[in-house]
Amino acid sequence: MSICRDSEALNVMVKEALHFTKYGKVADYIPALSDANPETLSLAIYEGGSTCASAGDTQEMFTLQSISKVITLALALMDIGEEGVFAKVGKEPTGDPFNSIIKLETHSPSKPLNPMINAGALAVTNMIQGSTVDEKLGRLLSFIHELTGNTSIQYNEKIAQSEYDTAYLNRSLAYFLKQHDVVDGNIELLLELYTKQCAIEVSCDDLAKMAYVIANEGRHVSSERPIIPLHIARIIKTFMVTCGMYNASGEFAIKVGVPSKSGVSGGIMAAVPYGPGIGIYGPALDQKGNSIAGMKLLETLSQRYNLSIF
Ligand SMILES: NC(=O)CC[C@H](N)C(=O)O
Repeated sequence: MSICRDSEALNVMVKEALHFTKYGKVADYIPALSDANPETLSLAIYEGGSTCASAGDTQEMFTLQSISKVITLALALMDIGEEGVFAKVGKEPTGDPFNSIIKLETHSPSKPLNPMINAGALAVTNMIQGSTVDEKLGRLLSFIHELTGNTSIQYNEKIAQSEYDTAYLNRSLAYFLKQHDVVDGNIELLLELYTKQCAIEVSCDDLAKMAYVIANEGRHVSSERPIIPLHIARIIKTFMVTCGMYNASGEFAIKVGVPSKSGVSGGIMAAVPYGPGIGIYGPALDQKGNSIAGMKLLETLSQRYNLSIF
């Protein structure tokens, strides 16, 4: 049965996964994120045409956080090409937490191992073309508007400011990278852009639509023209598999097997190649910073609909 024609079963799966929220905790190292309700879980699935939504409030807004790293990587690759991007950031998973600094010092040269950890994402954000923070952010937002078809998407000022005011670790990473010529320019402006990028607010519906484009060769169902070139869609899907769930990516590949990216707000964007785009929001996180009920839900979905790519 097509996943979208099975809405009763989807509702049951969401209800069952909801029980797992009690084992997780909302992120609070960004103070404004601690306001989220840990007991929610919502799911949207997009197969082209209209969204087939399941339980939960699929219109509830949350911030992209690390999910934005996938989008900025696509934009940077489109802006400056593979050679330029991978001169400054590697292609290998780390096995360390997303905000770890350790490998920057122990590896030589001091290049972040991949674009999905914070150090790598800061380097990628630094590559977005434009002469001011506003111009760069404007280009990123237009790209997201195109991917989702939703031109009302903006960033949440309160959450951006809250992260900017407390981003001591990300500041350390960025200054370290500047010392080693991985990033250039004004680091405070880079932090401003990065925290605004992470605070871009979407719904599950929007996530499912972005995932659909990534899953389907960079095209919308109706679009002749790719929004993301095919080879770039392939690169970002590969990073989603190898590094998308931080240092839980290996186990997730075994249990779920769908290219996915999570964020500490509790969002997960999952792209089933040549299949549906899936958006999940469940802010209670496990110890590695992934939505605890969201991961459980994806595991059930993958088993029931045979979604694993492996
Ligand atoms: N894992 C995440 O979602 C991290 C994003 C967050 N804005 C940070 O840099 O810490």
